[in-house]
Amino acid sequence: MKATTSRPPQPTETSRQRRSPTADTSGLYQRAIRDAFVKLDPRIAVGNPVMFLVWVGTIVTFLVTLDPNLFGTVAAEPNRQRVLNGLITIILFLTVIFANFAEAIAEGRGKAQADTLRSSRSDTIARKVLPDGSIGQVSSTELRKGDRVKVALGETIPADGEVVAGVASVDESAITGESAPVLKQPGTDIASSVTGGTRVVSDELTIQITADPGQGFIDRMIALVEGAKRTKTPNEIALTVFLAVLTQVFLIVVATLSPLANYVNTPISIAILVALLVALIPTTIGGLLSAIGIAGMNRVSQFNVIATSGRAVEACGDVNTLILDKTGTITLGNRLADEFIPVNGHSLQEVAAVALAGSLFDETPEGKSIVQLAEKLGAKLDFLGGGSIEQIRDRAEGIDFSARTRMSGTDLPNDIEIRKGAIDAIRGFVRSRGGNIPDEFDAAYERVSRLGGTPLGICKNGDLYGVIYLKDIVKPGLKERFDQLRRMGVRTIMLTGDNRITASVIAQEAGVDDFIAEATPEDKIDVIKREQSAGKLVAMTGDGTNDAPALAQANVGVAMNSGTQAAKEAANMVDLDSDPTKLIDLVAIGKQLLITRGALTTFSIANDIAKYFAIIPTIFAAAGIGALNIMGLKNPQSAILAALIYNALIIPALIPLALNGVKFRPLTADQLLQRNILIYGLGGVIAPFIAIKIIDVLIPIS
Ligand SMILES: Nc1ncnc2c1ncn2[C@@H]1O[C@H](COP(=O)(O)OP(=O)(O)OP(=O)(O)O)[C@@H](O)[C@H]1O
Ligand SMILES: [K+]
Ligand SMILES: [Mg+2]
Repeated sequence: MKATTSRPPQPTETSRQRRSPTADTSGLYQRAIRDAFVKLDPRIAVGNPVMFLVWVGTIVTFLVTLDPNLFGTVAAEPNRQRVLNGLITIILFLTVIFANFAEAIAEGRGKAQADTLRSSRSDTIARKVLPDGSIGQVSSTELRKGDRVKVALGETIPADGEVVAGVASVDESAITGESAPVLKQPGTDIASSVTGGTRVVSDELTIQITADPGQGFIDRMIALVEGAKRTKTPNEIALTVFLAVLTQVFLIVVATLSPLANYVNTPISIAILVALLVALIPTTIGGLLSAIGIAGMNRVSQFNVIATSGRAVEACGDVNTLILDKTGTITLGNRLADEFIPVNGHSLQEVAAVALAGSLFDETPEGKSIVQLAEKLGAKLDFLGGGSIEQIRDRAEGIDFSARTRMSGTDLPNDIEIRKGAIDAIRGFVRSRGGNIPDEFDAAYERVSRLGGTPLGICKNGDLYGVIYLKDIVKPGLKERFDQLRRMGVRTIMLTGDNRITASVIAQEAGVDDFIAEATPEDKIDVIKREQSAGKLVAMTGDGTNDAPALAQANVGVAMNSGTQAAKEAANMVDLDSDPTKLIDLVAIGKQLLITRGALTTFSIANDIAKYFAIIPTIFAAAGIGALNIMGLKNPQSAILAALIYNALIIPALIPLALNGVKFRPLTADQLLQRNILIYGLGGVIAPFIAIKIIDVLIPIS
């Protein structure tokens, strides 16, 4: 995408290089120029009330160019009138074209990216698993939700889905631009979701399709970057209404000017009235408003984030609180069992054996890693009455892990209940079975927690066996990024189902402002609701199925691309890099969008003051109110043309600013507001005085 911007996207000084697929930008300008004319179609033009009025004005001035006396006799020198009206017509027409071009070029950048994406997604032949278990060849467009397909080494995954069998690495560079392959395997959470259009680069996967044709991730991405589904955001609608009202006020002012002028015996020609109207209405922001919004969405995708609505992008600019889950978001999340710590006089072998028995049905990566470690230590299941693992499995029943109970385990004959899970959950279970918690248990889990690991308690009924150490690593570079969020006025809160000590160690290492430990999915929603009822705008970053409700509740929900399909569907943004600090860039983009819109609105309205002083005196100059001509412009005709030329040229001059956004610094909203009122308000008054004076001197009209 970099090639399409005159300067790289720059919301924050430390923002990292994004690697979204590069777009082909050749023909971008030709297409935008063509589209600028297509948008003259009144059915399209009417969508922008301010510019539509300019377009209507252009037609009116064109008519009085053909016949200056069309709306009543004014012309003392018809030919001189004709030339002036003709010049006004040309300038007004260019004003409309410039505004259309601004929108077209913003859309064009998205379209170029969409074309690149589309070329990465071609119809493939899929190997579908048929009801009788055999394999049939079908086109990828025939696949429906619930179908199962097999995808082997070198083949393209035909549609979005969840891995149900097999382990393989997948090259996701088609969507993320990241060339390192990602390991995919079935499981309850991360690493099982795959995206259509990506390629299997080792082994074979069986995939259950989760999206109907045309509804996949890449399809949605294309629709979004193309702007096909772009609807105006509430802020944008409010501003459009405000601008339309302002336009109406000026329309009335200009209309009442005519009888007034007649009264003082200086009739004003219709072309001059139109010119005055166009100069006064907020054409600068009216012409650039939609380009600013589209550019905001584009900027988000340049940061490798897919946003499903412009509203979410804007909301990012107002976020006060960021809630992050720990595992998989702040930490890398591939928690693997590293050590068994026995308590209660049990031997290492005994702990390993009970841990193995308690994980026989656990399909989570954590569970599988416990089985691996136990087998490595040579754990035997003799205490379960003999037989092979298969036979034991047949006699037993798996208790699945849930984020609510924070435990999992195995029930066996003779009322043997093996449980492993979060420390407080296991404590509660042991006590409920009449067991005791020895002090050495606390010492063991605290040691693991201080290392930032996740300790799991393991017990057989009321007998506590020990602690399983699940190792996890904090993603690098988080601290500086969270510092930056703090400077923007965003508070970060980490939420985790883990115990307090682990939570506080990880919270400290990552540099979040606050944390909540031992949280259930319900707690996650409650925390968000509590913040929201205190008037805060909340963003949530998460990856798991258990995060989905919270992602939906938050004002801005950002799902990690490594996360589950459920999380991605509940969120209104997906981060292809699975980077929890990406919100910094999103906040910057959102703020930049709001500031850019505010700055250009301020600038546009401030401009009118200067244009007013340029034009009004000239109109009444003949009536002997020449003292009003404080700008000392040459003559009425030159003054009007200078004001209109400035009014037209300021639109293309501001296109780069509208597309790239005004410079953003991590400051609070109030500081930014003050800064921008000073620059764009004051600058907006001064700039046109100077520019109009220069143009007046340059144009050869006497
Ligand atoms: N397979 C499992 N079997 C038993 N207990 C588990 C298992 N996986 C996790 N746990 C325990 O349940 C707790 C909650 O797990 P969960 O993955 O919901 O939240 P988390 O570890 O806080 O991650 P996150 O921060 O992403 O919410 C974990 O901290 C751990 O103590
Ligand atoms: K204007
Ligand atoms: Mg998680």
